[in-house]
Amino acid sequence: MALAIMGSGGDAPGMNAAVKKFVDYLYDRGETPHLIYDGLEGLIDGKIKKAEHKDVAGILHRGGCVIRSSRSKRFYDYEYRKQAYENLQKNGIDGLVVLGGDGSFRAMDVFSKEFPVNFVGIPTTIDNDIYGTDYCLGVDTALNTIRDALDKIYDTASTFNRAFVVEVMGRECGYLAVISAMGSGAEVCVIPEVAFNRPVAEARLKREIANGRNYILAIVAEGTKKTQEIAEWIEKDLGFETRVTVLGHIQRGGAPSSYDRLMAFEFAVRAVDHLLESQRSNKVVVYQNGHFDLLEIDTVVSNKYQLNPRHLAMLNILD
Ligand SMILES: Nc1ncnc2c1ncn2[C@@H]1O[C@H](COP(=O)(O)OP(=O)(O)O)[C@@H](O)[C@H]1O
Ligand SMILES: O=P(O)(O)OC[C@H]1O[C@](O)(COP(=O)(O)O)[C@@H](O)[C@@H]1O
Repeated sequence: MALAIMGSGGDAPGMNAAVKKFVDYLYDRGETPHLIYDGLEGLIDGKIKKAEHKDVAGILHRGGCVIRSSRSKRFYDYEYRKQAYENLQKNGIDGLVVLGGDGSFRAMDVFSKEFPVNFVGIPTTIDNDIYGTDYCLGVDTALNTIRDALDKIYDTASTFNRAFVVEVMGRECGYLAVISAMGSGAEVCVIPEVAFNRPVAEARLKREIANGRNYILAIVAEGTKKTQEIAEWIEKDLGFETRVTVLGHIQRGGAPSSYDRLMAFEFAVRAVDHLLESQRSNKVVVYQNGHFDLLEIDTVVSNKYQLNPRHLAMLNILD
């Protein structure tokens, strides 16, 4: 069979490891891997080629995605989706693996309802916000990048009697913020899912300041758009000289962690195994409670990812 792989939407560390395993594993199984370059844009433009070993040599440890990715305005238009399907047909592609986030899976849901595409998704986003999976490819590396930055910020904050407000990524989801706040001992964490209880946080911090606290670390998820507001509050009402750091796209890059590489392999092998057995799959490989599974894409896109209540409860006992 001829299977193809592509990246779509926000890139995440571990994509290259997944692409490499996809190619190597298919050759081991005597099948033919193809690469689609430039994500959905490339699919529309027919940028599809048979993979050779040299295309994936030396990429495993690299961040980003050598076959690149894109966000595509054209894919919202039926005519371009039709063109994309015709390109798959022209190249004799029997199955498609998409490394993508929730947006890409919505795209694949629409696409696979319109055209008979044999498709498997691998959840790939540092936001870790895809329904049905506890883990998305890339989030472990992003958390390590944030941890490293916060450890460094802590050093300077505690030396200078200052407060730092650090904005982490997460368009609609506070996963990166919550896990990073717990791991760095932050005093404040503001996420899109929960209204920030400022009076309670203020009373607690004032008690701690009276008791000798000489720095504050606040983590704010970008999706809240409250970074400046929190900084002004700390400066004016809590009396700390305050600096803001927006970590931005450094969270998306870097060599994938060992865990992300391992999971890239696990996801890729399962995606290939499933496609080789299917005529018309439209599923996503997920990792739930320590087990891999395949979920219908319909289920994945029609439900919203919820943060683990255990992690949310931790927000009430930050100190
Ligand atoms: N409802 C939809 N119909 C068609 N294409 C869509 C739809 N939703 C998303 N897409 C496509 O998927 C791409 C990736 O989605 P996006 O949300 O940007 O990234 P991610 O997959 O990382 O969440 C979009 O740029 C668009 O081309
Ligand atoms: O790089 P862009 O296009 O500005 O996108 C930024 C967004 O992409 C992300 O890094 C990852 O989100 P997705 O993987 O869902 O695309 C978000 O955290 C962030 O809001």
